[in-house]
Amino acid sequence: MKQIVTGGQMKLLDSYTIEKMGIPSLVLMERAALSVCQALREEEFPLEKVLVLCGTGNNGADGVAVARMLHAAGVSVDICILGKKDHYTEEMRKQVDIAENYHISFVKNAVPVEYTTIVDAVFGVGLSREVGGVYRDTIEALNRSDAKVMAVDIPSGISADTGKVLGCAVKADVTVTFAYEKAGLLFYPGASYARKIKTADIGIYMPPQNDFELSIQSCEDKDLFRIPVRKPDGNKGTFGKIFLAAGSRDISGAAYLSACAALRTGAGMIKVHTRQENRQALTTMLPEAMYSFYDDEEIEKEQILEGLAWADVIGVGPGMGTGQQAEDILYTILAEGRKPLLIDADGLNLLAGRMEVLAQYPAPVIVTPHLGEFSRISGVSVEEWKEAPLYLTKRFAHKYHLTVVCKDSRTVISDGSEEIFINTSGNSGMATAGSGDVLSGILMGLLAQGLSAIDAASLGVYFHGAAGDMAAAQKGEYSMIAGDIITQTAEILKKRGAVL
Ligand SMILES: NC(=O)C1=CN([C@@H]2O[C@H](COP(=O)(O)OP(=O)(O)OC[C@H]3O[C@@H](n4cnc5c(N)ncnc54)[C@H](O)[C@@H]3O)[C@@H](O)[C@H]2O)[C@@H](O)CC1
Ligand SMILES: Nc1ncnc2c1ncn2[C@@H]1O[C@H](COP(=O)(O)OP(=O)(O)O)[C@@H](O)[C@H]1O
Ligand SMILES: [K+]
Repeated sequence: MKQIVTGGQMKLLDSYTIEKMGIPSLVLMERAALSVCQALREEEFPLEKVLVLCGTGNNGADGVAVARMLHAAGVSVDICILGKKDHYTEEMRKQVDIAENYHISFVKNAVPVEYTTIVDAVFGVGLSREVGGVYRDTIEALNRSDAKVMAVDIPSGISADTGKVLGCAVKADVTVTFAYEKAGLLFYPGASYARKIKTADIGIYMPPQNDFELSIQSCEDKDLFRIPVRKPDGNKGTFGKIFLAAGSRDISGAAYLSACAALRTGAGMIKVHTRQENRQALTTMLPEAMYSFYDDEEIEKEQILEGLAWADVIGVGPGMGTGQQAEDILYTILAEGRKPLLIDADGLNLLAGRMEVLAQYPAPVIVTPHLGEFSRISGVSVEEWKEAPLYLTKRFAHKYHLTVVCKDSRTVISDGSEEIFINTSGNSGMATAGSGDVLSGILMGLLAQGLSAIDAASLGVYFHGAAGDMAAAQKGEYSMIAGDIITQTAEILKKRGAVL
């Protein structure tokens, strides 16, 4: 698990390290600049003629220190400072004084096309408003040049909290970020502007007790080893029984993908409750599942109650439609279910405006809305969510006591506690019909094998994206389809099994 921070949190950590731990600011800065110089070499930047573009804050001060180190190593380097001298921070003033002692070249109006490498040290985590004026003109000229661009801490113009472009932003080839990745480097479009991210340890201290409102985490490959170990003497019951209400008249694809993904993730048994018309298609495509069917007349409440009593995990929603029957099934489950419940897709659309009905549910609930569905059930518009994705997801999860998986190119997962997750696996090939159904199946499969709601959700989303990345490597982002993600879950679990 990787710790991620907001811009504000990073500033608090900087101050704590300097003021409470006593490491001088300039020492941190020296390490920051050294790590940038090292990355320039490692990434084989063309250092024939280097421009370091600096702002007046400490990001600019980092830049001046980088220029000094390059100069000392014999590189031809110019420093261009945007902004007024009287806005310099104390560190910036000091760095400029040192650079002047070394007789480094300062230029007033840099012409980006004249350089082979540009180091962007205009704004870091201190960016606080839209970029305009000379800053904007210079950044736009930089983006038009062919120079290779290294961003210091974060590409200037990107919000460290949301990844939004504030007016305009530097398009980097490599970003060296200090201590922890900033949330804005993970969310799009920030992630595209940062391109390759390298995280440098510069000696920042994380106090064991902090009063952050959010502790932001991001799963990594090694977290996949938290998927429960298979018990060698286990039976079908050991690995969990799932009751899934899914599909509607002649719509069986979502039910199939979800049920198949749950079984492929390792669940012991699944029973799908669906419309009579899907009998032939589903029993042919997935004979491994059990089924109960209903027709035009009624939803077969007895069968639902039987399924709920039998199951360890309950799922509702994929491809179910929003008609009266779907509503009756959902409300029967909400009234009678006693086990962890996952609600997806149409199940969520049916809940819009009535979320408070979930308050009485006696076991954990996971909801998996994409942003459109999230907007419908929360009343938060997509634009609003993009302004504060972490805060708004947490607030919603907390309000309704849910584990929320807010699906997007960077899915955010929260159970309302201070720990919140941003997912970084996956690719645009997953924007294909049915990949959300595969996710719901994976999450049910992990719940069935005993993971808590938040572990199943955070790990399952990463697992789903990792399988999607393997599917893209095989079939390409254009051609991969949801079934390919299921195939690759098997490959990942095979590797997990092999390590035991
Ligand atoms: N000692 C420290 O505090 C350390 C700071 N570090 C660096 O310092 C950076 C943070 O430094 P600062 O907090 O000084 O902030 P920045 O250097 O990111 O920028 C803040 C400055 O830019 C101005 N500004 C903000 N938005 C603007 C806009 N749209 N147009 C024009 N001016 C704008 C602010 O008024 C302020 O003067 C980090 O990103 C990192 O690069 C690192 O060297 C590690 C140590
Ligand atoms: N560009 C992307 N990068 C990473 N993951 C993506 C991207 N686009 C979609 N996804 C993932 O694919 C899934 C799509 O789910 P959903 O929108 O419910 O699709 P469907 O309803 O067609 O099954 C989500 O898990 C989402 O996070
Ligand atoms: K920068």
